[in-house]
Amino acid sequence: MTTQELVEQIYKKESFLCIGLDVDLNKIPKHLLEEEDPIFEFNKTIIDATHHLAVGYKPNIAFYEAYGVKGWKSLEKTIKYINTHYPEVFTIADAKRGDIGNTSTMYAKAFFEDLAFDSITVAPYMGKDSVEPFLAFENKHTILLALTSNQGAFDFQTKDTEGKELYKHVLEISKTYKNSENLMYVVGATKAEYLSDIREIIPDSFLLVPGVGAQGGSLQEVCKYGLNNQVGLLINSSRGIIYASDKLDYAKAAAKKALVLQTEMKKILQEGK
Ligand SMILES: O=c1ccn([C@@H]2O[C@H](COP(=O)(O)O)[C@@H](O)[C@H]2O)c(=O)[nH]1
Repeated sequence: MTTQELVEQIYKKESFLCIGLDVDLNKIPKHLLEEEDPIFEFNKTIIDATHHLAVGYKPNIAFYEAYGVKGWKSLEKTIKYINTHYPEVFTIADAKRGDIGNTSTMYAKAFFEDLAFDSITVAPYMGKDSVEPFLAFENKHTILLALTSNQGAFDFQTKDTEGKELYKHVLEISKTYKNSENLMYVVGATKAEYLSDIREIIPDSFLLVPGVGAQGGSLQEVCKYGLNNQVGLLINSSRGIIYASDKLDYAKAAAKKALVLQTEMKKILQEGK
């Protein structure tokens, strides 16, 4: 999917919501455990109930790898289901990969070609030759971890390094990479106060913003400093939406939570016009 197509979807749905599909078998409704593939059944029902309110879905790959081959099959079925039934939706493999060049190429093939995701999250720590193999794929997006939502972000990312915080080096240096137009960045909603500095360095890039909901980040704060003239934000909520209920009504409850965020987003978009 091109960035332009993503922007069109945002205005069409009046939403920049991304729903995280972080499926934990201990948290989904018990009756689903009798199904042959509980993870896929759960995802399918959530997607069917929320696709009109969200522009993206983000399965976190750890939640599938944790269940071995079965989990990987559920992931494969989920991405195929989205791509077949809702091809307008932007898909993110939250895999946080990145390695020496030939290995990164294999990661990129796995997620962009075999699974056909639109994007993947990548750790910047190994530098240019670990990131550029992902950027080589046309109309695919590499979402670089810039300033993450967790407390540990302060261990390295905000440390002063040659006169500026390390995450600023990540933003500035990655802009010089080949095919850098395919870059997006992860910035945690819990780090909203950094967004005006971030926007000075990367005014036009899309940001994937996790941390609204269960981690306590504020949509309003993120939008105040993070919006750009193409919206430029994908706000992710996982647990806050998909685990709204553990009863039979779970999909309806998830849609209700998604609607609350989408309604706020719609208002923000209308105010920005
Ligand atoms: O900085 C980061 C990067 C990734 N994540 C991931 O996003 C979701 C957030 O889930 P919630 O349940 O909405 O808290 C999850 O998959 C994380 O691994 C992040 O939180 N922060």
